[in-house]
Amino acid sequence: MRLLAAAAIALRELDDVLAPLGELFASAGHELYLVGGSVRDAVLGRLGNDLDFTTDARPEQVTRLLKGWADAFWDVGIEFGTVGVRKGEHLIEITTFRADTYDQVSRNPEVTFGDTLEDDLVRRDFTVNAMAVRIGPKGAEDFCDPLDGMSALLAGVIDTPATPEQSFGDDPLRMLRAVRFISQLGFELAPRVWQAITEMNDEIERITAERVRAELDKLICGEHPLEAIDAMVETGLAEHIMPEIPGMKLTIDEHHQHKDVYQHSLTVLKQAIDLEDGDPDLVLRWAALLHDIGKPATRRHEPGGGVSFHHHEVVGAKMVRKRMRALKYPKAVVSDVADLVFLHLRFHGYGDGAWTDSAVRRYVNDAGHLLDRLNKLVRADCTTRNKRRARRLQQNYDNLEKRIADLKAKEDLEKVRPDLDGNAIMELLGVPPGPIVGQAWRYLKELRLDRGPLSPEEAEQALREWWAARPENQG
Ligand SMILES: Nc1ncnc2c1ncn2[C@@H]1O[C@H](COP(=O)(O)OP(=O)(O)OP(=O)(O)O)[C@@H](O)[C@H]1O
Repeated sequence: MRLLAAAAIALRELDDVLAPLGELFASAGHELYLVGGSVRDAVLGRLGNDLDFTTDARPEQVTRLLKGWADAFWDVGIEFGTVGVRKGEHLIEITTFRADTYDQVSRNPEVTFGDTLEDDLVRRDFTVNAMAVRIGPKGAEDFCDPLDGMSALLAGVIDTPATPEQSFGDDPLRMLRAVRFISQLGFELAPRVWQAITEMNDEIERITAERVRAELDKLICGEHPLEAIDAMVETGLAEHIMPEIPGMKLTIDEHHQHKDVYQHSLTVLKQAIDLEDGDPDLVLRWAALLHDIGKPATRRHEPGGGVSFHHHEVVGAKMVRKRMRALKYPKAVVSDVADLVFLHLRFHGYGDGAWTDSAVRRYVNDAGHLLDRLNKLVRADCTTRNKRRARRLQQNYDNLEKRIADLKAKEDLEKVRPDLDGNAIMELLGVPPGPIVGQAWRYLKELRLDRGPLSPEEAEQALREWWAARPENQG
């Protein structure tokens, strides 16, 4: 069993933290187990610094045991039976055996504790998350797997300890967790799990937006988000979480390149992921998946027989704002994703490669801090099978990025400001603070975007001409 061997090696490397912890609990007469995602990830060779444990000791006893040993300590989860500590680089959470469901936030703040490890494991969400390793004075000592999570792990299957209907009835969030593990682990749902989600997906509406969002974040940032999104759509779960995603299935794109806008969006998501520099980029991934959600609502059949989606970027950005706000995403994430959706057609507005200095300045200025992501999004948004067209678009992207780099070498493209500030404008025109100053400022900024940096004399001259041409200053 190679996987188990991998786990044994991973755990041996943790001996210097596991053994002293095991010693502490054993000498106080308590059991301690590494459990849940930590055991699963150790077997898969992907264990990080977060370690989850379970114990028969009550939270106050755990607190007493750990206080002198840990480098830092927090007890925000204590009413749910969890005590958290940091030891060196490890973030450790120790939870007392559970004898109720894990639906902590929305329905069940009263936690009841269990007496045995088995009580705890059988209440966990999936069998792959219900394995434990007994920790004693020598570190990892024994592997406990009463629900045969190892077979499910080896087969790559997400299944529930009890029947899925019972499990999802206790905590409907588990339906979304199941799909999120497809993304993180590349596993499949057991047929009975798939079936149960198909039948009970509307129950997810009982769950708070915060819990849903936490799972969605992990889903979209996993290694296999396309498969997970597809499972969410095909089981009907997406209809209750983000109906805009299945909504894209109804609409064929204008070039008839794809079965539907939904398939195109999944491809764009995949291509955007391929362009990431390192860590998963939540904002880029959402923007790639949602960039065309305005299409179904804006589809028009044109008299000549074609289809158009005018202003779908405007409608799409609005839809993104509404949905992501409802899911309680932080303001900055909502506005970044919506802005990218709004800007995703900017690139095409400039025709085939005719990037004037003014067009480059405007593109960079409008993208602001999203420039790098916008470049990736527009590059990813090319899914044509017409090789010549794809090559031409590719050259156009390369050309744009080169033009941006060239112009950046000459001007401070990041912070395009008018060549005169508010004070200089007031002095020159002899006006007090007021709306006129704002109008003059915007005029000069437009001029700056069109023509690049102006000398002070040129800027003053331009401002005087603008002022003289105003109706109230004529005659
Ligand atoms: N809603 C739930 N129902 C039942 N068990 C749960 C539930 N949420 C968490 N668990 C249990 O607690 C463990 C830790 O949960 P957590 O959400 O941190 O996921 P994880 O498996 O550790 O994955 P990750 O660390 O990638 O989020 C799970 O492995 C599972 O055993």
